[in-house]
Amino acid sequence: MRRAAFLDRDGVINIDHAYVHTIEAFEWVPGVLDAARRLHDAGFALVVVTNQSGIGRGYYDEAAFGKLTDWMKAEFERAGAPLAGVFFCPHHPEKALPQYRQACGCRKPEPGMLLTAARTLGLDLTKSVIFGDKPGDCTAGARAGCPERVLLGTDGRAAPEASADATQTFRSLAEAVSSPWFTQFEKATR
Ligand SMILES: O=P(O)(O)OC[C@@H](O)[C@H]1O[C@@H](OP(=O)(O)O)[C@@H](O)[C@@H](O)[C@@H]1O
Ligand SMILES: [Mg+2]
Ligand SMILES: [Zn+2]
Repeated sequence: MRRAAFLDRDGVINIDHAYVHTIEAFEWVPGVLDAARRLHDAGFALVVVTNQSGIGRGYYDEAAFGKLTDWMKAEFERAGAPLAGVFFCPHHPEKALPQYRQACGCRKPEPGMLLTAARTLGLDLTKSVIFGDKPGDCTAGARAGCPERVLLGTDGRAAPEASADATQTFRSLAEAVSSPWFTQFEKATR
């Protein structure tokens, strides 16, 4: 079973301009594609797990999300860092249109997206890591059984304060994968 690097999208891969849903509004966080290639080269399956309550709220639809995702996947591929999967939660417990309004098991901090990814892609969660910019991303990782949950600064800004479920903090994905921590974790989970 492969080990995975779960990547949050908004704030980690692209600047979180709030509910980004077009290619025009999609601005890469500096260094993220090189960092993703490094993870891929080390043998981690790259899996995006993203809360997309903008769909449930009616700001954009699944087709728009799909179009942006296809483009994003092609860019990762072109950078030598193909994504093994992209999982999204369109729900919100209160602020969504009726068909999307539910307390689901997939909206982070719930672990549903990670568990589905593990089942469908054959991932070893006990050797996996999640990189997110909100404490809830780390909680989802903890609930899924990932031993490392890395809290990054939103949009590559200053490293955040540690939070309960975070095991590491860095400013950005680029900084995380260049650190001694990553070298050690990568070796330990081979
Ligand atoms: O960071 P990921 O999981 O990839 O995606 C988060 C986004 O879907 C949006 O999630 C919203 O939170 P609510 O879903 O409204 O609580 C806000 O944080 C927005 O700024 C953000 O763009
Ligand atoms: Mg985020
Ligand atoms: Zn959901």
